[in-house]
Amino acid sequence: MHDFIHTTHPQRVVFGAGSLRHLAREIDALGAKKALVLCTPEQRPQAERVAASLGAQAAGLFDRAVMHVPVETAREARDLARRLGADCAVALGGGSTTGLGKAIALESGLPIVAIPTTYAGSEMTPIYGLTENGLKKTGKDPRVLPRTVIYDPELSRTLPVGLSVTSGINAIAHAAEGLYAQDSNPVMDLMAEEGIAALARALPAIRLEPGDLAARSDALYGAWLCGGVLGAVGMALHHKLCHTLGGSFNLPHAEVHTVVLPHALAFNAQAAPRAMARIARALGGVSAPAAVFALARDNGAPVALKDIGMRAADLDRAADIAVANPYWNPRPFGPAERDAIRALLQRAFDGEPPG
Ligand SMILES: NC(=O)C1=CN([C@@H]2O[C@H](COP(=O)(O)OP(=O)(O)OC[C@H]3O[C@@H](n4cnc5c(N)ncnc54)[C@H](OP(=O)(O)O)[C@@H]3O)[C@@H](O)[C@H]2O)C=CC1
Ligand SMILES: O=C(O)/C=C\C(=O)CC(=O)O
Repeated sequence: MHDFIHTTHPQRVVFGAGSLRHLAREIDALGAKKALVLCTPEQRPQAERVAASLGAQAAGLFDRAVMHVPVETAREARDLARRLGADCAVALGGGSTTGLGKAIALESGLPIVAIPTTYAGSEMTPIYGLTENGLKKTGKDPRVLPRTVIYDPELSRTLPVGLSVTSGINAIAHAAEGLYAQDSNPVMDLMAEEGIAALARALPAIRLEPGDLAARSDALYGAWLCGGVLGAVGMALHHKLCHTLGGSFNLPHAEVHTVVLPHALAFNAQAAPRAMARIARALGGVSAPAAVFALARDNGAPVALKDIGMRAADLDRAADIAVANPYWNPRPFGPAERDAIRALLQRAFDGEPPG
């Protein structure tokens, strides 16, 4: 028997190879006249081409997006937008650049057009993150939700294979946790399963041929669906562990998701059997944790925290932080489960298959 609440976010999605060409039209549709284009330093050449294509619709370019949105960077970008008279921002890049756009929108209310070039999914969520004095805080605010998202798979063809696989598994993690979220619903379940299946098809194909446009399109379609799930339902143990490891130990975002997901699913397996069955089916496997582990390993992604910068000496502290302030999870993980979480982290550290 169904019993749920679902909030639909007001967003426009333009999807398709070459859809970047519609950017000027989409800025017009927002009633905006001058866009500040945001990017990372490395993506500046691409962002310059985008700004040039906008002509007088481009107010300027800010190229200092970095992971986890330091407040100082957000302030600089916001000040620049004000000085230039920008009335919208175009975020061209991965979750870091989208996050910068969100930080601008949070205070200024400027509408954001997101053009994602990774599979992180931030463009579909009202979740923002800001880092101050080394501490990352996250929150939810409808103002930060990009008003328009342009998904152009052409742009992700240059995303290196390694990052494509880990970023794709970051997206899968959103959907996997969505399937056992406290506030999940049947529509999100459909999106989650379809999103996981699309990424499971796409990632091996991208590894074989990074420029395969059909596979890139499938991956971006999966990322859209998985991001939509994250935007609509709550996160659980897996995201908590990743935020702890990324936030307090500075581990790389997509890689940390890739290593931790099989272990978080194994921890939750008995408490969420229906979700596990759907994840396994979407991945074409028998066991959800084992299928995610195999997807990562077989496509050359890291499977051990020790290989992505974690120190063994920090595992105890990571377990303490994770259980001190737990998110809701189908199997509770407060201080009483500290030893089980510590054991989970040890397996992830060593790169063992999920228990
Ligand atoms: N609020 C939310 O809902 C969510 C937020 N996030 C946040 O987003 C951040 C992570 O996002 P993620 O996308 O993984 O990382 P980034 O946005 O940092 O992108 C990673 C790197 O990918 C490279 N890159 C991106 N696109 C391309 C491309 N098309 N071709 C070549 N290289 C490319 C860039 O590398 P280089 O610099 O070498 O060019 C970039 O620095 C984290 O801060 C995370 O917390 C993630 C998911 C959801
Ligand atoms: O940290 C944020 O910016 C907010 C959410 C996420 O990063 C989601 C994730 O862990 O991929």
